[in-house]
Amino acid sequence: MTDLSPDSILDLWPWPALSVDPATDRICAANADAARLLGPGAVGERFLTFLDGDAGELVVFADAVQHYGRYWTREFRLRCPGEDACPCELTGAFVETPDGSRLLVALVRLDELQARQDRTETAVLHRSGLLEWKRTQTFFSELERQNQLILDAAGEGIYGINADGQTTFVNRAAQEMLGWSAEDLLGRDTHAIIHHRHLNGDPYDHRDCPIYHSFRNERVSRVEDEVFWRKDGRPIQVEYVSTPIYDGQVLAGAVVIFRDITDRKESERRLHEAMAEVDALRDRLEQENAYLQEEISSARAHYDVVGQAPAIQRTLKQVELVAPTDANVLITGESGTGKSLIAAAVHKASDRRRRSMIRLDCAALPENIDAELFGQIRVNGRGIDKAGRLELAHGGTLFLEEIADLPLEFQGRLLNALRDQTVTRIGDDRQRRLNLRIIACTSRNLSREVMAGRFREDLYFFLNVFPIALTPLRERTEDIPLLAAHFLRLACRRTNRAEPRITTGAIRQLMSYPWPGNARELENVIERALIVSTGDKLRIEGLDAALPPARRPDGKVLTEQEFRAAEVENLVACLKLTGGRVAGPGGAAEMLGLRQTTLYSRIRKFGITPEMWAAEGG
Ligand SMILES: Nc1ncnc2c1ncn2[C@@H]1O[C@H](COP(=O)(O)OP(=O)(O)OP(=O)(O)O)[C@@H](O)[C@H]1O
Repeated sequence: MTDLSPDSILDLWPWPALSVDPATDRICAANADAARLLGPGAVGERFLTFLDGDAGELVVFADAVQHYGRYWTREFRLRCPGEDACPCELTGAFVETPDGSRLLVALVRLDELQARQDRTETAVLHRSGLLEWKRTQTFFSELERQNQLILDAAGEGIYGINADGQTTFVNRAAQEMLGWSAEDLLGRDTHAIIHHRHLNGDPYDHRDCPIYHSFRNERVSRVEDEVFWRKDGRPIQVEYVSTPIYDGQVLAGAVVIFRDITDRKESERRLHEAMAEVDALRDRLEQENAYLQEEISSARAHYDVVGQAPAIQRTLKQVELVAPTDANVLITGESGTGKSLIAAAVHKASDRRRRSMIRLDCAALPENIDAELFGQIRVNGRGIDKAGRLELAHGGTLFLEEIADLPLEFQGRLLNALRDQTVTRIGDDRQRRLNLRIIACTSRNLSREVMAGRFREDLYFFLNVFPIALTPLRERTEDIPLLAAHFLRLACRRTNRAEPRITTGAIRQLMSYPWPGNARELENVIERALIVSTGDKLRIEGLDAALPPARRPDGKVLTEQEFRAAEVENLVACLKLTGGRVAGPGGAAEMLGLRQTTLYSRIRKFGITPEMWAAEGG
């Protein structure tokens, strides 16, 4: 059983408490807390000595306790030994004991109460703060998780950098494209890891970097053709947008969104190359086509070489021998002896036959010889891109007709291009590779042209690797009947006419004529005869009248100067006869057995003007 005397109750009381004899105001007992508060010698002392108040107030308090059974007051301050008086709350109750009535007083220091109150409030605040913080944390981590999910789902590489250029986040696509993991990059200088060099190996100063500018100078940068360096050392071509990001008003860094465009760039490059190639091919094909059309319509192109004369047979053997090699061929022979025909035969029998034989008539060059030979490119929006004859002949054969007529100033340049097998179009700085086989021909004595200083010796040697000299028709008269029949057949086929007979008389007539114009002249004579022949026999007319006097073989040897003068005289005489008409049947070209272009070029070269033949005529 617990002893429930007032003194023992005091001991159980969890606050400092006393029992006071109200009659004497003496402290009868004090529990341990009260003894600690008031000092060990408090029992027996007057209660008032520990209170900062007068006896009257204490009597009022005791009366109130008496009256209400229990009462409390905060009117007193407690005087504890060694301390300043402190505010306190006294709660009193009366009890009757065998020793008389006692006033039980519980003492509570208000500062202690306040401290408890504060602690309680702090605890409450702390508890609610913790909860709030937890809620916020959950919210943010959920937000972050969602953001991360979104970032990771993005196909573009995304990374963030702070204002010091250090990586703050990096999404999965970025890690996959770069080969660098988040651990490799987070908190480190991104520029130094992935953006430190240009593609050509030059260092990339971070101050020049558009990403750096976006978080230093608050600038959105869009870049299309830079590289990021992968962990394995390989560059990837990227396009990126770098945008400054703000924390409130403060620039906090930048976010970079990038895409790997290596494949795209590679496809673009290939496409570009393919387009350029297609352009070049189309260009070449168009020009080749135009050229061939021209050839077909202008030339009476048939490549069958007719003739049984030993000279022709020897020529055919030479053709057979040289065709499969890539050796340059120089064909010489009088006008109309079949130089073009033999050149075509060499090309046709060569491995280059699948490609064209491109002709350049040096006796009839246009004004812009350079562009014609080497091609040109569009400069400052003027002119057109055009391949020259050399380029057109790439992979095939270049046939240089009447090479002796090529002006001296072009001979060196042509030789260089042919020897180096490269060509640079006028206005261009790109060298284009060539693969050409050269066949040249001339009706002049080229070594004599070299001696006279009109033709470069080095070009002569370059061209004259394999010479083929054609024999004039007058020295192989046995071929005249064959050729006449051949030309007649062609002309009839062309004009869709029945083939008239060639009488022996006509053959005799043809064989006794000296043929200064050679096979071409024979061809023209046959064509004219076909026009004038109405019956089934071919009528050959006016052979002698068409014979130019200066070419008649009279055994006299002419000097070069005399020969030129005679040539001019002959041309003028011929023009006089035709009334200045060069082309067409009965024109000067036909009469002389020359191609029209050759004749026009000679008229120009010798400076023959209409006044000359008109004056001679008048
Ligand atoms: N042996 C031949 N067989 C068949 N046709 C020939 C023969 N020789 C020449 N011809 C024909 O004669 C014409 C003139 O020949 P080609 O144009 O080849 O002579 P060329 O020597 O090149 O003349 P030019 O020096 O005036 O350019 C052509 O129509 C050609 O086909």
